[in-house]
Parts: sequence; C-alpha cells; structure tokens
Amino acid sequence: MLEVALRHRFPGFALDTAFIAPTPGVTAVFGPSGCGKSTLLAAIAGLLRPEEGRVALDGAVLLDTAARVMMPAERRRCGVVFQDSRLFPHLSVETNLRYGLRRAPRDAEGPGFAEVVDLLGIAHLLPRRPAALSGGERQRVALGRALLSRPRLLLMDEPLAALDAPRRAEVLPFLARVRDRFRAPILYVTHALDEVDRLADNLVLMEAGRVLAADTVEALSTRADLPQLAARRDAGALLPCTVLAHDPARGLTRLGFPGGELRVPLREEPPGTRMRVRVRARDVSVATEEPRGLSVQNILPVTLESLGPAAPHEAMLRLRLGGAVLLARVTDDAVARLALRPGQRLWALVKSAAFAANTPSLENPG
Ligand SMILES: Nc1ncnc2c1ncn2[C@@H]1O[C@H](COP(=O)(O)OP(=O)(O)OP(=O)(O)O)[C@@H](O)[C@H]1O
Repeated sequence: MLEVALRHRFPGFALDTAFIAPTPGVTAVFGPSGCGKSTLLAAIAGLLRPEEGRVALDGAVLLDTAARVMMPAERRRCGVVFQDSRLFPHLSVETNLRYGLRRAPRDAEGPGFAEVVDLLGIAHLLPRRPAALSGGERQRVALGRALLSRPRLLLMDEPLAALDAPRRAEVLPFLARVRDRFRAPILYVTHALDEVDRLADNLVLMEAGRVLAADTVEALSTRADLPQLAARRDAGALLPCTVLAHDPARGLTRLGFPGGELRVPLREEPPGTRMRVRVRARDVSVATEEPRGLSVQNILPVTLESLGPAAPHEAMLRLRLGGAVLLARVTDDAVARLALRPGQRLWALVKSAAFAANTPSLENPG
C-alpha cells in the first residue's frame, strides 16, 4: 500500500493531506483546480520537499521528516507523466525512450523496449522528433519513457488534460493497457470523472489542500453527502457489471450487477466481459407502484435508504437494491407528491437510452 501524510504551505495555500492507497491498482486524485494535486504528486516524487510528512510504498520509506529520511528523487523510482509530455525536443522518439531505459536500475524487473513500443503502438514513430508528433502520440511516448525507467510507482499528473476529445479517446485505451499489463501502482491526477470511471480502482477526493474522502470509486460514487461529486451533472452510482447476454433483434444487451440487471443499447463485448456503468442520478426516476405500459427498459425494485437536498428544489435519493445502491435526483415537488420517506419500497426507472450517451463509461476496466 501507499501511505501518504503531508503538510506544506505556500503563501495563501496549505496542503494537509493523509490517505492510504491500496497497491497495486490505480488511485485517482480528484479535485478542483488549485486544490493541491500537483503539489501532492511533486512531494511524493521527491520534486518538492514538504515541511512535514511521511510517504511509504509497500513498507519502503521514501520520506519521513520526523526521522529525517528524505530519499532523493532518483532513488524513489517514481515514473512521472505530466500534462505536457516534456520529451527532449532535439532527440528522436527512440532516444527519448532509451533515456528512460538508461534510468532503470540494472536489477529492476520491468518491461523491455520492444514490449513497451508494441503496447503503446509507437513503433512507426521511433525515428521522429517530438515536434512531428500529435499531442496524443507525444503522451504515449512520455508514458513509454516513464515505463521504461521501471518505476515502483507511476505518477500521472493530468496526462490527458492538454488533449482535445478525440485525442483523449485515442490515449485512454493505452492507459488502460498499461494498468492491466504492469503491476506498478498508479497515482492518477485528474479532474475528469470519465477518466476516473475508466481507469481508477480508488479515489482520493481533495479540496483546498485537504482530503475530503478516500475509498473505492464505486463506494464514493454513491455518497450523496459529498457535493463535490454528487452535485455534478454526471453524478451517479458506478455499478460493476458483467455482460450476461445480447439480444440483437431488440438491439439490447443485458448486464448483471450485484442486485439486479440492466438493459442497455446493444454492446459488442462478449458475454462474461466485466464493465463499469455509471447510472447517472438525473437519469433515474422513481414510482411508488410498479409501472405498466412504459417504454422504459429498466424498472428495478428498490428500497429508499435516505434522501437529502441536492440543489435548490431538488433532492438526492439513495436507493438500495440487493448489494448495490443507486442515486436518483428528483424535484422536491416529487418528494412531496409521492410522500417519499426512508424505508419505502419503490421502483427505480432508468431508460436504456440513458446509457447511449454514456458509452465511454461502459468500457471494460479489465
Ligand atoms: N511553487 C509555488 N509557490 C507558491 N505557490 C504555489 C507553488 N506551487 C503551487 N502553489 C499554489 O499551491 C496551490 C496548489 O497548487 P497545485 O498546482 O498543487 O494545485 P492543483 O490541484 O494541481 O491545480 P490544477 O488542477 O490547476 O493543476 C495553488 O494555490 C498554487 O497557486
């Protein structure tokens, strides 16, 4: 596991964070601009000396100010990928990559040159200079260089933030491949929730230099008490699903999750494929009786666990179905009209079409 406790001050800003991230796995650090995500990463990598703190990775202490331990950055073996690729502009892609390999300790286990080039699909780019690459290609090379240094920990600081939507879509699958192929834990800074859905196992939610919550992505997705997540337009429960069967004639795929089934527009993945689905709170409505004669494909029996304010004139409902929880965002008027109260048996309605616009979060997390 990765243990982090750090305190550091800049004029007008104080970082005071502590969290534990399981290893291996991807932990996303999520929070608004200026909340201290990059400062946190820099202190872990050894690029910034914090006033106080302790960082340990699987028992190896990288920093412990109380014990006066401050391992230099090069010995921490953190591979860092920044928003801008920071490749050497005067060197070819191949030489940039080999620079990473030269930094790897002799006895360190890890991927070889050919394996990384193949995994990232960059063989055809090897003779080029960085200026002749697209933004997405540059990020793939930067990722390759970081991997070839055989890091114990990969630190990614918004690696997709500088890319437009098509380029992000191009690079995301490569990040997923890296996560699946290599066992190095990854700390992934982002403020894009779709990247969290696609890549992360765990989430550290930050605000103004502090950690508000740290848990699995699924668990945090159903916390109605965290407005940083719950007030977003794309807020909603993230369900771990498995493809059960396809029905091409009806254009539908059945997905199973602990607690029920969902029907979504036809998918290509074979039965048995695991995937995560974010059921957005604003796509869920409720009924007090089982509805009939509706076009809605997903009508799920649930119990109302709790309800609280979500926005002016809106409430957030937490709905339990077996081992899963759904969030539903409804008007205060609906709460009053249906006399909604905790413990009530309800029917949750989710249109299958809600998932069509939601396709990126329907990808296989491996
Ligand atoms: N070297 C520095 N000197 C003074 N203040 C700094 C320094 N580096 C960062 N800060 C301040 O610390 C705060 C946190 O910055 P940081 O870059 O860690 O945030 P962030 O969450 O990564 O933001 P973003 O998402 O915009 O990259 C900001 O208020 C920033 O202005």
